[in-house]
Amino acid sequence: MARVPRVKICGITTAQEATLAAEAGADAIGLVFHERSPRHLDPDRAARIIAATPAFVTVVGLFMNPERRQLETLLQILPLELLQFHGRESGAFCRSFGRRYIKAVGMSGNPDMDSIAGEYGDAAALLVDSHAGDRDGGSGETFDWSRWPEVPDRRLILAGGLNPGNVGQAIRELRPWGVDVSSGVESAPGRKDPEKMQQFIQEVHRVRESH
Ligand SMILES: O=C(O)c1ccccc1NCC(=O)[C@H](O)[C@H](O)COP(=O)(O)O
Repeated sequence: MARVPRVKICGITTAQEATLAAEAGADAIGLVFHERSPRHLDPDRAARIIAATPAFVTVVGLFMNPERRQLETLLQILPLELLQFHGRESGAFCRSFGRRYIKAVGMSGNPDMDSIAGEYGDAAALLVDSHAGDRDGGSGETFDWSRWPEVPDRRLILAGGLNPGNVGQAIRELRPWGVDVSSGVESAPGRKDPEKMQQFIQEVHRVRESH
């Protein structure tokens, strides 16, 4: 029987969205701390969302080239279980916070996956994202899936432009370890749509049933 990919719903902005994502079956939710994102959260709001998130749903904090001291301060007040880095952070920087981390890899350029796999050898996963245009995440655009990298022994999460209409095909073609979605389950930037979240997760599970 085919394994069901893990699902992360990213860019959660309210406690209600976190609850709905968990009820729909999300394995993880993402909280964005990049100030230029429409999904950006301040620490108080993030704390309310984390408090509403049930056990067995992982809370992931997203960062873009964060200042070390700011991130250290945030980690003293927020119980973020996984960190996700979307910028030019080195492997040494990512691992220096003593938390598990995910490193995002943008497919808008021509990433050298061998050297990335080496530099971020202890990452919990690599998130392969489109980074379309000048967006370092949350672009809502897919990349050319024929460029999906082969990285032996590494867990790869597919992101970028996924939605309930294309996630099934993506899983069948690429067999990612996990899928990550933000814009594709929104009614407007920064507003998650409960029905779209449900449909997305149902589609992920449908792939297993069809095998
Ligand atoms: O979501 C954002 O606004 C964002 C901004 C800057 C860096 C990362 C950001 N999001 C990261 C994510 O994990 C998204 O879920 C991922 O890029 C996919 O987004 P989408 O194409 O909208 O599904």
